[in-house]
Amino acid sequence: MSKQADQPRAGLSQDVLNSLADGVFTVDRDLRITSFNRAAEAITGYSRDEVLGRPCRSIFSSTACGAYCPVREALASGRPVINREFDIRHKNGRKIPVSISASVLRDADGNIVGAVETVRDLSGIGEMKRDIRTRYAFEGMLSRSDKMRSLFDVLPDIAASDATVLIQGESGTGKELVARAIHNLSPRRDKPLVTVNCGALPEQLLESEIFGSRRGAYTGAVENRPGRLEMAEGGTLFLDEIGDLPLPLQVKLLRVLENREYQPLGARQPQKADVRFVTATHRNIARMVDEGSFRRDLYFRINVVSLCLPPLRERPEDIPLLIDYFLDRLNLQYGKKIRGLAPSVLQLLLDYDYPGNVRELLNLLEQMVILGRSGELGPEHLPREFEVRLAGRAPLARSSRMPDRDRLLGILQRNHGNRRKTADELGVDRTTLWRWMKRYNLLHSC
Ligand SMILES: Nc1ncnc2c1ncn2[C@@H]1O[C@H](COP(=O)(O)OP(=O)(O)OP(=O)(O)O)[C@@H](O)[C@H]1O
Repeated sequence: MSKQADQPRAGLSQDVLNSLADGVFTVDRDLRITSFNRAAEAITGYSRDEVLGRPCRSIFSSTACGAYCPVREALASGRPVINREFDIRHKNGRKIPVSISASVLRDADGNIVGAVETVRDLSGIGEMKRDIRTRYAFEGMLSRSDKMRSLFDVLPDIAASDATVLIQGESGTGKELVARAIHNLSPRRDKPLVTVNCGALPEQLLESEIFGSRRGAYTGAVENRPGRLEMAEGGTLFLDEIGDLPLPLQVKLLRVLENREYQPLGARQPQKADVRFVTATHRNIARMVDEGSFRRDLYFRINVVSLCLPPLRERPEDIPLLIDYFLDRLNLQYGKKIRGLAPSVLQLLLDYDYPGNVRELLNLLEQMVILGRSGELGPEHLPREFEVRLAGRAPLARSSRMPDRDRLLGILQRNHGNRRKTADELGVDRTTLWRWMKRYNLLHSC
């Protein structure tokens, strides 16, 4: 290879190139390699002498070669191509995941004379990620927060006991995942885990859904229908949104918890129930007891073991961990190669207060991944509603705690629906108040 080909152009000295941790090489307009730094030698297994003057395609045999070649794209458009993820082949045949960026090189007169490509080896990052994941993962949940980690620590013992559990926490904090973990860690793991959402059905339907019905129990009941309790026999019944259970059904459930037997609708004989109960609610159930909308005796029965999941805004250390985990999952799901978030977007997501908790973070990332292709997700990938939510974000929005629905409604009513006065009284800006009202479906009632 001629000495000339080894001269990096446009002021790139070989010493500077060799000092870089990323692989860097340059090509001329025919895509023949004109310089190759040490990191590129380490990543590809080829020495500089072996590659100089050869078409880069013959060295990299990458998934990027061909229509998606970043160098070709940069040469054609004159614009840089940033962080595209591909696999290249090491000289020994091993596949290596890399992130590639490319931009054109110009001579002193501004003419394009070739391109420079940087190659970052991602295989180490994969291992690091795996280590972090394993360290902070528990039964499909990820967390590095002390509160959550202490909860993970006690879950196996709680699961081993047959005690009834009440899981409390705002919507989207992972209550269902915890219920699942309790079942999976319990001696009942080979029997079914059956879920009932107590807020999803009107009272009568809910009653037959949980307790089942016998033929002739009501008009149209032409056959015996097993209830969820029966389906969960030997296993676990997860009563989600237990705070929404109507009072008459609370009495019925109390009897099951006390006597381990129940009566399906229209049945003459009680039926035995060998079921473990796990319950969850996002409501302040102790207050409901004080207000008389939830039976105190049932509360004591379900509250044998009580777990409380902190909202995401109280464990910001989980946000980057979850982002990373969800991005990998979403990349697989949508066949994308998103590497991460631009620092400005990450900062926004770290500062946000997540009224919808982990579910909201997941939904947000899903919308962004759908809009993106590869490389980093930037502000342009943020969905419009999120920008609207951020628009009025005052510094206090993060620290202010959302009141429960009844308290918010009470303050609004006292202020005759005046949002400015209500926001002032709560110490938040009007956008935060609007968001809370929207969440509680109060926008049209006040
Ligand atoms: N610690 C976590 N690690 C990974 N994923 C999580 C974690 N917490 C929650 N998620 C995910 O967030 C979403 C919401 O979780 P989940 O349904 O368990 O919340 P929830 O508290 O039961 O919500 P709701 O009260 O609205 O029913 C799910 O997709 C769940 O997989």
